Amino acid sequence: MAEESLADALGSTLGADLVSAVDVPVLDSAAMDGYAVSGEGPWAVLGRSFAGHRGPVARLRRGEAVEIATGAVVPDGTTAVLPHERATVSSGTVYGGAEPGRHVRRRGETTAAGSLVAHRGSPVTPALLGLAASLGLDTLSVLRPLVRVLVTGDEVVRRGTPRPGAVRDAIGPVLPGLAAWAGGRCAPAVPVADRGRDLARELDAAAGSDVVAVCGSSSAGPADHLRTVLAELGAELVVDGVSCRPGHPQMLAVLRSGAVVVGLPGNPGAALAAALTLLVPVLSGRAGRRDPAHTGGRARFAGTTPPHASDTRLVPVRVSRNLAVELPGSGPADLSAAAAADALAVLQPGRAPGRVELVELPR
Ligand SMILES: Nc1nc2c(c(=O)[nH]1)N[C@H]1C(S)=C(S)[C@@H](COP(=O)(O)OP(=O)(O)OC[C@H]3O[C@@H](n4cnc5c(N)ncnc54)[C@H](O)[C@@H]3O)O[C@H]1N2
Ligand code: MOO
Repeated sequence: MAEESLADALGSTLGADLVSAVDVPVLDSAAMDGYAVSGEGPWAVLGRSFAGHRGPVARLRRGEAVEIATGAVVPDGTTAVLPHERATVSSGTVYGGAEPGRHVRRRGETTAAGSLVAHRGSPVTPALLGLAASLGLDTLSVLRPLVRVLVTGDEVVRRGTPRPGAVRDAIGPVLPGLAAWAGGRCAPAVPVADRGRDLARELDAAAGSDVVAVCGSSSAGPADHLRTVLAELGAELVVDGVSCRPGHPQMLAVLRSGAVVVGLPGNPGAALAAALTLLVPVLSGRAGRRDPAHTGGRARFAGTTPPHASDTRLVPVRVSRNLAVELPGSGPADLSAAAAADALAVLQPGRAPGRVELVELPR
């Protein structure tokens, strides 16, 4: 848990119940521009009271009034505020009908000191920041798990048009948005060469974070060192492949430090599927909030991709009313469909897809 300024806390998760230490308003105040009055009218107007300034009198007696602005503290003895629209003024006297108690915000009426205003686990939204400020807070105790991103591959470049044989990193740019959506945040991605000892060094350096996302190196090739290195580091392999297309080589392990390593396949479409399957649930769980990808939404599948014989298939779809319409361009290395999709439709193995589960994508 960390203490973050209100300016920084947006998108994090409340790490502790938010309990007001103060009454809001802190004193009885006017809820309308008009006249603070005492008792029955007419009332003699004693002066003006502006929000943030001391008024002309501390106490009103029956038959007295002060002109008052919304938000200004009402003098003791105020029985109502008479709005300008309902008041007539003549020669320093105000006339009108003021219902007792009307348009006065009583001390603590909005929020009483000691009241619970937001639960631990609530997402820190713009409105929650305003609420915290209204209670006089400058910082919040928040959860925001940190993801270190390691991008493996000698062929992977991070800027410009790749030369022949090279490929532009298309996974690193996906992860910060996914992590933020799940209540976490990514440190800037670190490139790692296809050498076991380089990967071991970077994994070790990242072991103090909550989660490490390793992009690529998840498969069985000569340059795929992740499994070997995890074994050398004494990590516990919890998920070693998922029966899912794309994304089957994905994995999840726990380092001795407790950091969770999520192995994302190198093909970007597969990495996205794996990030939704493993990274987002781990992060939202660590942040103490709901998994935004797995909300239980369902729709009727409208597409031509057949189910896989033995694995679950994840197909990018645009969801319209009750229909999940398959989008073109969804190979494991292709993000065109996913870029336009609302969700991935879950096609169960060997079964004609009817109403299917949806794995949501951030929009
Ligand atoms: N013998 C087998 N080979 C492969 C299998 C298998 O089961 N047995 N699975 C295939 C599948 S499916 C995938 S997905 C990939 C996973 O490979 P890795 O995670 O080991 O990743 P790499 O081999 O490094 O790269 C695969 C592919 O993706 C490109 N790549 C890598 N990183 C990035 C990146 N950050 N941005 C864009 N593209 C990236 C890389 O150049 C390769 O083309 O393994 C299959 N092979
Ligand atoms: O993870 Mo691979 O197809 O599953 O690209």
